[in-house]
Amino acid sequence: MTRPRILITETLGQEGIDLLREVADVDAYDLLPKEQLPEIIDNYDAVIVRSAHRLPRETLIGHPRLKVVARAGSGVDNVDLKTCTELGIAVINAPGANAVAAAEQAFAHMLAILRNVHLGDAHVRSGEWSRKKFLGGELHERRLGIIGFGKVGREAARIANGFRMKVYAYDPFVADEIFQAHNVTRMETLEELLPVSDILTLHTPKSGPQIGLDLLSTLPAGAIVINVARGGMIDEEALATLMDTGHLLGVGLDVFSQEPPPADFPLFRHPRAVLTPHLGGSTHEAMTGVAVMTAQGVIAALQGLTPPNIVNVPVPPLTPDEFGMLDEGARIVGRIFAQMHRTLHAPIVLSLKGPIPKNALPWLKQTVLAAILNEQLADRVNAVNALVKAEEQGLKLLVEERDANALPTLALRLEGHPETTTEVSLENHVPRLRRINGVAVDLPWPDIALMTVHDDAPGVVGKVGTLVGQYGINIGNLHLGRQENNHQALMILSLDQTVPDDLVRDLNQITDIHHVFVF
Ligand SMILES: NC(=O)c1ccc[n+]([C@@H]2O[C@H](COP(=O)([O-])OP(=O)(O)OC[C@H]3O[C@@H](n4cnc5c(N)ncnc54)[C@H](O)[C@@H]3O)[C@@H](O)[C@H]2O)c1
Ligand SMILES: O=C(O)CC[C@@H](O)C(=O)O
Repeated sequence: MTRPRILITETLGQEGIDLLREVADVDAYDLLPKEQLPEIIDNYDAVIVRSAHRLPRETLIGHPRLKVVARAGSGVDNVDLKTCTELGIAVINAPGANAVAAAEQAFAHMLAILRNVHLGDAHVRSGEWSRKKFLGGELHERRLGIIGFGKVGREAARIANGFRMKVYAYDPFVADEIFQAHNVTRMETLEELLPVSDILTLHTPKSGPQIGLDLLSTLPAGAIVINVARGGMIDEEALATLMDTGHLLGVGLDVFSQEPPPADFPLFRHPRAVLTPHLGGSTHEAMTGVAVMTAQGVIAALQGLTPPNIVNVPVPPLTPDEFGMLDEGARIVGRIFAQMHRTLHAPIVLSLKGPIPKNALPWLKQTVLAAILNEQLADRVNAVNALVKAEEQGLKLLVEERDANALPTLALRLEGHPETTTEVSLENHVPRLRRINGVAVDLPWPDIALMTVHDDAPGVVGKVGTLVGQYGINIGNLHLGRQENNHQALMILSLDQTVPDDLVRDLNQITDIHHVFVF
């Protein structure tokens, strides 16, 4: 197999590059000129960007080789997710890997403003020494208002508690217990939060609230506003206006509606606006964490796996063991079922037994659908685009949950046709085939399997064994089963080597054999 090619468009931590180079040929740029990305993207299996590049639809389409797009960071607002999902391109990010760095950056801005760090520094360098010009304020006892109580927002709360601030937060999508656990007072609306925020700090994705002059005017006089999340969500003109009037003491921005900001950026005129060039994730520690998490996700996605940091598949919060087991079981049951039923004219029923967590269902459904459709379509199908492809095919997958106390089992059948059931159980970390096309079997599922459906007559097993031996292929295990209704039998062989096409052709020439399947 040829090694995949990976393009890195902006500086990535060396630890991540080293991991990628173990499995792929990597072209790494400190900053690829923006106009070059669309020209060269066609040559790569995976592309890793940070914040300087955008990946809109027109850059993503028409590159069959491209399988993975990664954002080395948390926000994926510069990637067209919908297009990636439609094309089966896995989108990877590094959630949380730079959350501490971003939260600390917010506090760097707060302290710089409150203690005049940047102004004092310039003052001393100019040869002056006046202390009364730079009387500051303390974080201690000040009220911090956090918008967006996710990974960065919670880190900010932890730091604020250390400074003994009073912490308030607004995030309608987070449970009460999380606020309580962080010693934070929950606010129900922005209208409630802003008037009690001596310092307001924003930590939502770009899809979060837009905050304009009206709302900002409700901040207490002398307030400070910090944005290290995404540019333009807090109206920059409005911030400058409130600095002009003296309503705000300071503004700290790490992100801008246009990066870099234009020469006439309104806050340039205010010395108490502390502005940094999108440095929130730029610490050695965060760069390493982001690079490693991104590289691991890209490598797994290139191998067709579903890493926990894939953005466009609803990965459930399971342990790696639980996840791996269900993932393997879902792929096996889908693949076998689809091979047995090439035309799927009725809805398919996915029947679940045992302790399979509810929050795993959306992902499980997508993984099973992908395994089925992969056997049928020439296009790339994976858990990313399985729903889109299933809809295109008019394929319906119904889910039924049965005995929760049974062994964990995944089964597929055509609705109304129990004789089509393929079932895989997942006990003891080994997927076992329990039923195939309605016939009870019991074998640990091998990496390579050959199955024949033949007349239930003497001599067939011997003929198959001899032929497989003539091809120099070792049989690890052999399993027989009977289809009582039509006097047919099936035989499944676990093999030590892959099955050549010629062997399949020769097996098909044995008169008693009706079908040969290779898994
Ligand atoms: N400056 C940087 O270099 C830097 C570094 C890291 C993260 N970031 C940015 O910081 C932001 C937060 O990152 P994160 O990792 O904490 O993300 P996250 O997904 O963990 O948390 C975001 C939170 O915002 C909440 N939210 C969404 N819409 C909201 C709304 N309308 N009102 C209130 N809350 C809302 C969500 O419920 C979630 O809890 C993102 O925009 C990310 O891109 C910037
Ligand atoms: O350092 C970067 O690339 C920016 C990171 C940040 O914007 C993120 O979303 O994680």
